Amino acid sequence: MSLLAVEGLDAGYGDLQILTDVDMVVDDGEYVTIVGPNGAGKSTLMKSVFGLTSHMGGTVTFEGSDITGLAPEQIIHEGISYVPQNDNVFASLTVRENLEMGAYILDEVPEDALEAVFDRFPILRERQDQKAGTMSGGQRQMLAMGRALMLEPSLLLLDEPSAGLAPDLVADMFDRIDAINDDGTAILMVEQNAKEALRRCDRGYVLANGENRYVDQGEVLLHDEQVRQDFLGG
Ligand SMILES: Nc1ncnc2c1ncn2[C@@H]1O[C@H](COP(=O)(O)OP(=O)(O)OP(=O)(O)O)[C@@H](O)[C@H]1O
Repeated sequence: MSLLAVEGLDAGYGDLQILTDVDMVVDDGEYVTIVGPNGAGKSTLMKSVFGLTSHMGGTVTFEGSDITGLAPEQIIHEGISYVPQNDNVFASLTVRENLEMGAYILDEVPEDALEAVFDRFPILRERQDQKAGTMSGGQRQMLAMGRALMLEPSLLLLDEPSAGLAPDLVADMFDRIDAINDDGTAILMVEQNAKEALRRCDRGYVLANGENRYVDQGEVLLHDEQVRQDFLGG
C-alpha cells in the first residue's frame, strides 16, 4: 500500500481548474520530486494534497484513508506537514515560539521532538530566543522545516526549499533534506532546481500544463533525452 496516492485529481482555485486527471504515488519513506515548467501546476498539486485548493474530482488517499477534501487542520493530524515556499515563519515570534507553533494541535509542547529539531538544526537551538525575522534566508528555511517536523510527520511536503537561497547554501539545504529522508520521513518536494532535485530523489514526476507527462526514477528522467530537451534545458 502506498503512503500517499493521488488518483485522477482535478483541482484548482475557485472555479479555475489547474490540474487535470493527475496521478501520483509516494511510498513509505520515499523521496519524490515534482518538476516541470513555470505554471505547470507543481505547487497546486502539493497544495491539493494539503487541502489548500478547490477539489473538482479524483481522490487523495493517505495511509489507506481517504483524505480528499479535508481541511489542512485535519490533514496535519493524519501525519502530513507542509512547508510553503514563502512567508513560512512568523517573523515577530522567536525561533522557539515558531517551533512550538508547529505543535499547536497538541496539548503540550513535545519536548522530544523539539530536542530532535534542535539536534538536526543546531543553529535553531543557539538562536532559539531570537526573533525569526532577524534570521537569514537559509536559517528561516531551516526553521520552517523544523516547525514542520515538530509533529514527526510521515510525509513532509516541501515547496521549493532552495528558492531564494544563496548558491553556496543550496547544496547544504539538499543535504539536510536527504538526512530527513534517511531518517525515515517520506518527502514530496517541488523544485525549480530540477536537475539537483532529480539527482537526489528516488522518483520524479514531470508535470506540464496541469497534467502528468513523465514519471520514473530521478536518475532515469535526468538522463532521458526527451525530458532533458523539453524540461531540463538540454
Ligand atoms: N491562488 C491562486 N489563484 C488562482 N490561480 C492560481 C493561484 N495560484 C496559482 N495559480 C495559477 O495556477 C497555475 C499553476 O500555478 P502553480 O504555482 O501550481 O505552478 P508551478 O508549476 O508551481 O509554477 P512555478 O514554478 O512558477 O511556481 C498558474 O497558472 C497560476 O497562475
